[in-house]
Amino acid sequence: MNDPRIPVTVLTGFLGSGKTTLLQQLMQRPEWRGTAVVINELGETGLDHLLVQHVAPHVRLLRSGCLCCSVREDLTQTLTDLLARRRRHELHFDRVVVETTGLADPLPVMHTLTTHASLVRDFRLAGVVTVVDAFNGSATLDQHEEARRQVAVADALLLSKCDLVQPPAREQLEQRLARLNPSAPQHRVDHGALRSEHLLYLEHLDNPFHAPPQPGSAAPGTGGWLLRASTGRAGSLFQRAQHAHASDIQALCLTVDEPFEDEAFRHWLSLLTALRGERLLRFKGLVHIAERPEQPLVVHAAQHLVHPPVTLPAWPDADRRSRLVFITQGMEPQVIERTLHQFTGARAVAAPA
Ligand SMILES: Nc1nc2c(ncn2[C@@H]2O[C@H](COP(=O)(O)OP(=O)(O)OP(=O)(O)O)[C@@H](O)[C@H]2O)c(=O)[nH]1
Repeated sequence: MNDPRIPVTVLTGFLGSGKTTLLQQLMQRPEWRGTAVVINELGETGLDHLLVQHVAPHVRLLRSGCLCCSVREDLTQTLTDLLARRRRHELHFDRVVVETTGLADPLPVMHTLTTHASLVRDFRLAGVVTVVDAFNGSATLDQHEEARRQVAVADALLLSKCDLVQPPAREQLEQRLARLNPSAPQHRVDHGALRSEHLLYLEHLDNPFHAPPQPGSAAPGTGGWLLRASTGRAGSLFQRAQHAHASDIQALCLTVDEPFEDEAFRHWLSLLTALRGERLLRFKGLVHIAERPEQPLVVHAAQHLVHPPVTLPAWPDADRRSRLVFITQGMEPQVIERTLHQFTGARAVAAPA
């Protein structure tokens, strides 16, 4: 493809599906080194950029809300700033990946990238990659319009957490995804790792000749949405999609000064997810554990699923407080703060979300 503009790939997928895990893997590969990463997180206390910055030096965080609703100007500004720094030779990158929040509708982001006058001169939308979590995917598609839209607009679908489900459940989900988006190729991604031919394909998302053959697929999905965006279909969908989030979805960000006892913290989280998992869409935490003060624990949960916590070798920044982020639906934030205090003794401070 002979387009000198900088390709921008939109990486989307529902809360906790594995987007950041994929980014961390991609950024460690030499071919992806020249990538600037823009991460949009819900809530004031962004954590993903801290976890990605050691592998992606050009990482930017969009804090001010959900990319699809309120921070499109932020995205424009961030890309413009990145470009200015590239022109001054302060940064070197030849590709941008924008990771949306798990609740984002990618269409407004695509719309911004394909229509904003100051962006289209220098950037082009290379494609949309949607990660679907095989464990929670079916229930998530049932319950969340955002998840269905993320699948519907994808140029490629990546199925994560296949290790946590039996093949028949995975196949059922694959068939459902194919019905929602017949033209998008589907690939499995294991803890962020993709087979190398699929990696190559992701690198050239905007070039159909790189699409690996898809048995039974009508056509490579690549570029289709870009084309439709420019002919207006995405535009009209975009009009309908604005502010589509359910109003009872909330982000709660807590910081805790005192270290947690490892067992008490894990016990509290396992009870919270067991009893309130369907309302706890997402939890992520960078946790100061009393037993290992120099090595914070990274903890993820999505609905009822708590992932095995990972101990980091060191703190990613100078802040030693625990930072806990919750995305809930129809759940009183007091339940979280009260039970956290009851089970661990912690006094949490809420940051504005
Ligand atoms: N078992 C298993 N766990 C995975 C896989 N991929 C990701 N995870 C885990 O899923 C959890 C959430 O992953 P993230 O990459 O943070 O998900 P995300 O989509 O960036 O989350 P949000 O930004 O909150 O929407 C982490 O604990 C990952 O280690 C996988 O293929 N298998």
